[in-house]
Amino acid sequence: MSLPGHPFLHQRDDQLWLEGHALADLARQFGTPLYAYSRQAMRAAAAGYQRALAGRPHLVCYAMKANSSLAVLQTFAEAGCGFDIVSGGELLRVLAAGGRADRIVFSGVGKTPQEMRLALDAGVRCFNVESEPELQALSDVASAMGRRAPISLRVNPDVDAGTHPYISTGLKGNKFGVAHDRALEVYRRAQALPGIDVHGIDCHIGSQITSASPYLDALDRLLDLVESLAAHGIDLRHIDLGGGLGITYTDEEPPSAEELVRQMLARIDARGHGHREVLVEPGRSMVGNAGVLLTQALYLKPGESKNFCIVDAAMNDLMRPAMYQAWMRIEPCLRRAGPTETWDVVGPVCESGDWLGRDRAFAVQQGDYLAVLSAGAYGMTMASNYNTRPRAAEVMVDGDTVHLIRERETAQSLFAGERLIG
Ligand SMILES: Cc1ncc(COP(=O)(O)O)c(C=O)c1O
Ligand SMILES: N[C@@H](CCCC[NH3+])C(=O)O
Repeated sequence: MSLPGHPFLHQRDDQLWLEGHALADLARQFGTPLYAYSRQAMRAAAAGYQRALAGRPHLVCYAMKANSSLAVLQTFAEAGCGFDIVSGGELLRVLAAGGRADRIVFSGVGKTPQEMRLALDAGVRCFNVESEPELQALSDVASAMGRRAPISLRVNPDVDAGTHPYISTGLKGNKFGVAHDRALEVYRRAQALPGIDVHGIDCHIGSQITSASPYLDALDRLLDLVESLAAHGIDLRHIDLGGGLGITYTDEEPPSAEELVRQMLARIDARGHGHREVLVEPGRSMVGNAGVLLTQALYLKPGESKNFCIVDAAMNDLMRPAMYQAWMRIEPCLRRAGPTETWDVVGPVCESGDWLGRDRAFAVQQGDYLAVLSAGAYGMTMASNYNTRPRAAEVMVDGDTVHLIRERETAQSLFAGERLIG
């Protein structure tokens, strides 16, 4: 039986299985902490977006900040996806994974001139420009190279996506995008700049959004602008709807990608914009529930007010609980019979904020393996080396095969670039 919201994760014979692989076996074979991903889950996620957009010009630009491991990027490149990037480093990763530059959109509020040159040289599809000074800087860089940079303006629609304040991005008080009220003027300025070619418009209102309504509100505001721009002779080729669709961590029931995109396309068509190319930038919904973080219970420490299950994964491996108080489901890889107790699942890092889950009920013994679910997005990409902890290894299962896609770091490699003085 698959777990709700996790079509590629099954509970069978008291064990958890990813595609056909027992998670406990993966943990034993490759060691812990270990990220394990399902390639079929990623392919299915890409196919969902592509099906919804089929029959019209479109591009699914996977927001690689969610998970930028080369084999993950390779999987999406092979599925025909483009990429949403936010740094020169991400650009180099896409190219190393075999992704096409002409399918890349470059977002982010602080692109440096060096990153702009790199992206222009590579031939990215579009720069999603987030401010007026950035527009000027991009025009200057492109002109100096004898080029024109293709751009879209990221418009801040001032819509509340109803998500965690740290991951809301489409409100006036957020640092992202050009204010809706200024957009028309900024587009007119962009038209006049020598190094700029106006291509489209984009918006991205936040992350882990679980209903369609904020998307439709933002889309309406975007289409109002597209229409005013057309009235001023600026005819945009594409509309980029951003990303942000949520996944099931606990009991959320977000619309499927297909359902969400269909609703948005219906609005686009109804307002007479069906001829324009549609781009989307999903991250979490492409990879979140394709991955788990496997960890081993090192020590059990029952206490007066709390029981601690100390595991070998920590906040440096998975930041989301410590950073956003995010609730992530934790399950034993092999379910034990017997009484359950309530545990705080904590890591070895020297911070009280170093926990993966609080007040979780299960039966566990020292040495058991646990799986933190929904860890495919914003897990490995946000991992750090705090406490000089090497980052975890990663495996990708694909049918019968298990690929080791990233080796565990060694502690020595972490300080290899440092120098003693004198
Ligand atoms: C510009 C942009 N596009 C796409 C995404 C992907 O968001 P999500 O992972 O929530 O789909 C983000 C991150 O929130 C973003 O900042
Ligand atoms: N890192 C966040 C999402 C950030 C989205 C990036 N714009 C999370 O784990 O939920």
